[in-house]
Amino acid sequence: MTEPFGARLRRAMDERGPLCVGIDPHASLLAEWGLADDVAGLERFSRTVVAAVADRVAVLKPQIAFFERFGSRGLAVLEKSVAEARAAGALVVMDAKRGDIGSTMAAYAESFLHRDAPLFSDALTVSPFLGYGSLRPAVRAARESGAGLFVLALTSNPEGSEVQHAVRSDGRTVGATMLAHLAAENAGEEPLGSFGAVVGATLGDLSSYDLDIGGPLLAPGIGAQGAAPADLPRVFGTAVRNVVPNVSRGVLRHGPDAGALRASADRFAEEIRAAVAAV
Ligand SMILES: O=c1ccn([C@@H]2O[C@H](COP(=O)(O)O)[C@@H](O)[C@H]2O)c(=O)[nH]1
Repeated sequence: MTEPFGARLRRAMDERGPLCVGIDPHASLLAEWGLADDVAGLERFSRTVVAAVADRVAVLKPQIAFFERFGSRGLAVLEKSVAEARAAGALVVMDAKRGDIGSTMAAYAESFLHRDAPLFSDALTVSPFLGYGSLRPAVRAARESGAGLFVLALTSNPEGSEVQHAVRSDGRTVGATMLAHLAAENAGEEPLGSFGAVVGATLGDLSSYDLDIGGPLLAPGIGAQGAAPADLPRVFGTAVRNVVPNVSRGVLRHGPDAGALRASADRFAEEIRAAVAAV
């Protein structure tokens, strides 16, 4: 039986620090790296990032949209990058934000969470806005394969609040309801549950939310979106110890030199370590 994602993530965070580096091959970054906006450029970019940091960060998070742009050949590059990242010891969170109903959700789960799937990943981002219960097939698949989920709860973008801060008839916000579902999913799991939430590092003080869900909190928004490692304690309070801070463009803009990418990841990792240690 495979060790659950939450336990593997806890160990990786303890050994390597919690930083998650994104693999987001924006067209503008390909240009800045002197690469063509084609499949060869995509492959060079993605493999460079993996080679530079997969042996030192806990998590790599490819953003599937930037690979899908190139159709099946882009997805082939993604498959290779996932395999290389995992072989180097990083956990891979596939940022695909999948969300659908019933058998369609089950098919998405099969694509990313079944061990023999070409794009099998340690965890997958999913959208609960068709109702948390619609994610049940993904929860089941993750449990079966020892993978994890990161459920969008309080996203880093300003537009997210019109849905996520909306107050339900029971007085709870939609975001708080997602966090409560995840806390129930993780109940009794030690040292960390496998069902995480996406909670933006850009959101300011979140003390009105119960972030203690017994699972990880994936926190995008550091770097290009304006948040900094030093913000983490203010945003997350004591839950900061379960936070996986994501930086994509903030690291990637230092490429294509592998040493410069590594140095940038190391700087973010050190700033995060110092911020978390202060709590
Ligand atoms: O709430 C969310 C959920 C996901 N993301 C994704 O994270 C990265 C952030 O990239 P940066 O370059 O560090 O801004 C990107 O893939 C987003 O799709 C997010 O930003 N916010």
